[in-house]
Amino acid sequence: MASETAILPSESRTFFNDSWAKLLDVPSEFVWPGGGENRPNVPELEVPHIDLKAFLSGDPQTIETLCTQVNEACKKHGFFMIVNHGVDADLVVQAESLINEFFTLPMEEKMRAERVFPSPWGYASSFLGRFHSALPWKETFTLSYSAEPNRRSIEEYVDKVLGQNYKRFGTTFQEYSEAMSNVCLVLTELLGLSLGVGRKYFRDFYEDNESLIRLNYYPPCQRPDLALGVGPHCDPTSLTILHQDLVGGLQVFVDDQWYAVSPKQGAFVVNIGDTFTAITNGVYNSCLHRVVVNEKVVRRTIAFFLTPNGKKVVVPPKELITEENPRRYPDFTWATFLEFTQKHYRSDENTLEVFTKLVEEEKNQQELKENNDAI
Ligand SMILES: C=C1C[C@]23C[C@H]1CC[C@H]2[C@]1(C)CCC[C@@](C)(C(=O)O)[C@H]1[C@@H]3C(=O)O
Ligand SMILES: O=C(O)CCC(=O)C(=O)O
Ligand SMILES: [Fe+2]
Repeated sequence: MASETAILPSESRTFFNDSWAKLLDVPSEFVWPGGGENRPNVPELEVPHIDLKAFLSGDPQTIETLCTQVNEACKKHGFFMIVNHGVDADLVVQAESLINEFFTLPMEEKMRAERVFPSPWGYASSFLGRFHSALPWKETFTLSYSAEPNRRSIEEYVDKVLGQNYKRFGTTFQEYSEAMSNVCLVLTELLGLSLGVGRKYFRDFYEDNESLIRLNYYPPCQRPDLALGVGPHCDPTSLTILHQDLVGGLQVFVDDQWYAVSPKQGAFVVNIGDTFTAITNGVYNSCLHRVVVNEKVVRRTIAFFLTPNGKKVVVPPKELITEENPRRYPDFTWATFLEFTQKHYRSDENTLEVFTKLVEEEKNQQELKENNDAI
């Protein structure tokens, strides 16, 4: 589905200023293809629960077992859960309650942090002004995290756009993101070992990550068979660590069927993104997933998207480029891939393939030009 950038019809803007709950039906902009199916009742996806404390214990047998579990999951669907991750439970409770505090503010207050397209940061309500059909039934607030020492980019941004009254908001999501970045770096070591490339390759690549954190707010919807919180997509990013409240709604498409990944108190969901597919030369796969909504309650989630420093070139370790599995994706930077998803293409299940073709075409054009210039 190519992105459409037409500005919403003026009446749609009025719609967004209404409270979602008053809507007794779903405006056509929010109806997704394939609507009407019985979305919520799908089977549970069996995913391994990876104990990070056990991984950090260093016991070789434990590590080998965890690597086998991760390898199997990431080759099949790219989803697993992590438990005993060490993230302070109070910080998670605080972060989740702040989602409610922010998204229940009056629209004019939220619009003070409006996401100005094509920047990915800020508050957005169904991508006002970005797409005009198959709109997601959600509001989001996306923030940029930098692992650069002594940078407190989230606090700085929140202070700049929302001011001193939001200090707790800025500090909480700064600390939450730091905790997520640290968990991601542990995961990069586990993923490296599970692929037989050692702890360092991926860890070094993501050490100075510049990641995204996104607060998702999914209001109740009177027609959960027609609308979707997020449409079917693969995350273009590297790794996603998802905190979800206890409502449920995340679904993953495996073996031609939708499966639920239900919330588990104290656990985070982890999934592989397109950029990690590329850096593993397609050995691990990002997986199609979506979010279904419900008629009764708000659902709130926090997605931390690990993404590398935008200037670094995504190249798989040499061990993963073999005769049986030659290089599958071109060199690219995350900055280029992010721009592609923000300006040219609405992320779906084909984002990486379409982006790869574009990069290769541009490379061929460049080579042709250089050859002509050389004549
Ligand atoms: C780099 C990103 C683009 C999106 C936010 C992050 C990672 C996930 C992407 C997204 C959620 C995938 C589904 C479509 C999308 C447009 C959305 O529904 O929000 C995507 C995000 C985006 O482009 O803003
Ligand atoms: O909120 C969720 O459950 C998942 C959201 C998601 O997939 C995304 O934002 O990429
Ligand atoms: Fe996603």
